[in-house]
Amino acid sequence: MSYAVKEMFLTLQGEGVQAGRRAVFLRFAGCNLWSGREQDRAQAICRFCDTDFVGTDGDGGGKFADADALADAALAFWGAGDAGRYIVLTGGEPMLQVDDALVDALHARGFTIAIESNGTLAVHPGIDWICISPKAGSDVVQREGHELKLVWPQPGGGHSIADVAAMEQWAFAHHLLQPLDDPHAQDNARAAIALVMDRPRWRLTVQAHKYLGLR
Ligand SMILES: C[S@@+](CC[C@H](N)C(=O)[O-])C[C@H]1O[C@@H](n2cnc3c(N)ncnc32)[C@H](O)[C@@H]1O
Ligand SMILES: Nc1nc2[nH]cc(C(=O)O)c2c(=O)[nH]1
Ligand code: SF4
Ligand SMILES: [Mg+2]
Repeated sequence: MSYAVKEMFLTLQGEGVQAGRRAVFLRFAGCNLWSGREQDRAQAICRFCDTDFVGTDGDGGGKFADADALADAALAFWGAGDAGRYIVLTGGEPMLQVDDALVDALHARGFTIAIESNGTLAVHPGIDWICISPKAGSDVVQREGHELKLVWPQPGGGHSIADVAAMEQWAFAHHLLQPLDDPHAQDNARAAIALVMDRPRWRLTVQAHKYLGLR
């Protein structure tokens, strides 16, 4: 299979339990919850996306003919040294494109593979670290993994407290709340903090890369 990649870069994971970790980010093009076009945002299932995932024109992006070509490019971004190789598959929605061949090719190069997914498609069983970020109005089929990262609050009739309580029963090792990044970021952070104070099952995570000038 060929792969459509928006961009690839080396940075630190900014979010979640693995925050601070050196990581290659592989951002796939395309998502099943929004076209990525601004004129479609108001009608999309997911309306708060902070990411451009349209096309293959970003740094390190392109069409990759096969899994070996893509995994070789990822390894080139990691650079020298075989210790701690870590890659985050994101997008867009990575599970639209991740397959056996890519998982095998990345593992063959010594990568530990993490994924950031909206959970509407079952995550590939070979992935080593599963982060699911549910979106109100979508059907989350992937209800187990390492971290559940809920953006809070979700605008426009998004998740209710009853939804939050239901998610506490899902089989994740960590339950995280990530303040929505929009023009009301400070209010959103306060709302997320208040929810953690009410429901200590959850922990706050912030998008550290946005404060640190990282990608
Ligand atoms: C751009 S998404 C790509 C992966 C996948 N489609 C998903 O939604 O999980 C990466 C992460 O950014 C989060 N995110 C997107 N827009 C956000 C925003 N405006 N504020 C906070 N987090 C956001 C998503 O919920 C997800 O956890
Ligand atoms: N540094 C950094 N950390 C991230 N964690 C999740 C991201 C994503 O867009 O999936 C992301 C991102 O775009 N940059
Ligand atoms: S599901 Fe993920 S990539 Fe798709 S629009 Fe929402 S946040 Fe963006
Ligand atoms: Mg991001």
